[in-house]
Amino acid sequence: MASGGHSGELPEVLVLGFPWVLPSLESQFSNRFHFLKPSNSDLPLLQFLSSFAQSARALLIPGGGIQLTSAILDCLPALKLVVTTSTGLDHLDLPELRRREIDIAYAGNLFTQDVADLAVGLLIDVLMKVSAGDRFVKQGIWPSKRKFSLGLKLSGKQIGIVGLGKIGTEVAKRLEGFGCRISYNSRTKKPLVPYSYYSNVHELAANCEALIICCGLTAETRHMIDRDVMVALGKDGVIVNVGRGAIVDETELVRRLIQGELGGAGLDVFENEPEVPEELFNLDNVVLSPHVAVLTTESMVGLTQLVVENLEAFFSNKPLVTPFEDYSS
Ligand SMILES: O=CC(=O)O
Repeated sequence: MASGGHSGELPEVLVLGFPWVLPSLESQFSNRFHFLKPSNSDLPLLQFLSSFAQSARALLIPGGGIQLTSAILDCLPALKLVVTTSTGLDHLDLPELRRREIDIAYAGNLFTQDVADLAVGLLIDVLMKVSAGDRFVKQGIWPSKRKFSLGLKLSGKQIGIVGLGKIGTEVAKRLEGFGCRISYNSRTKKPLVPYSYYSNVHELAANCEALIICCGLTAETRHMIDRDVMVALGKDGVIVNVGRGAIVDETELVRRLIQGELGGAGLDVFENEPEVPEELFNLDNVVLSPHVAVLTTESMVGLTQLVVENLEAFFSNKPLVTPFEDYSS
């Protein structure tokens, strides 16, 4: 049976998404907030919202686990705050939220280091065949075959960063430490950055041996890494994606990897998660990871804290801790 009633005078927080991302939120903070969860009800979502969430002023979206449509927003007339736990905001309609004067709090900088670390990890894995070597040993192939195909050096590689925001900048710093030469593509040239700038991702690809995709998904970046960019990168080129799957034309990526028209790929994100093209499963030059770049124990502890701080700030009319303000992206 659905229950949307208030619990005493606690501020009400509607929760839509993947609550497992914040496992300790309810156990630790149900004395501070009343969490209203349609997932506990048998009612269809919109019916639940229209019946029980009319007074909800705050919405929490753990794990970016729902596309926040106008149909949902229409059921939430009192909504003034969306707290989402991700860095990427492609599940939110930013112009629509601004039009409705609904504020956004997000993960801000919380995951930057983890995502940059995984990007470099995936690149090293693809080039130096860590996962492929692991399979070679664990599947008992080593004694019979002995020969393992050659890897590639990371040191000295020309790396192109797509999106030199906070995550891209951290990836660049790490790769500088490995002796890589860095160039980048961004909406604008960064004034104080020593790396070569290409205003066009196609030209960046033509001048690099690997591309690391660190930007967010927007109408402009959807399928930005298309056939032409992959052709420019060349048949030995490597693509690492820690941004969003749909930034890459996945069908084209898979086709080129199977045909040997691309050197390899390290992917933490996919176009239709959790669906991953099975054709990639047997390719040793492809490393797959289930969108886990941000999922470290330490970051999740920080995230719970950040969510609570943002909710407390909102309910006591104080400035949000990590407001999202850059509506231009
Ligand atoms: O993908 C994870 C995030 O956007 O935080």
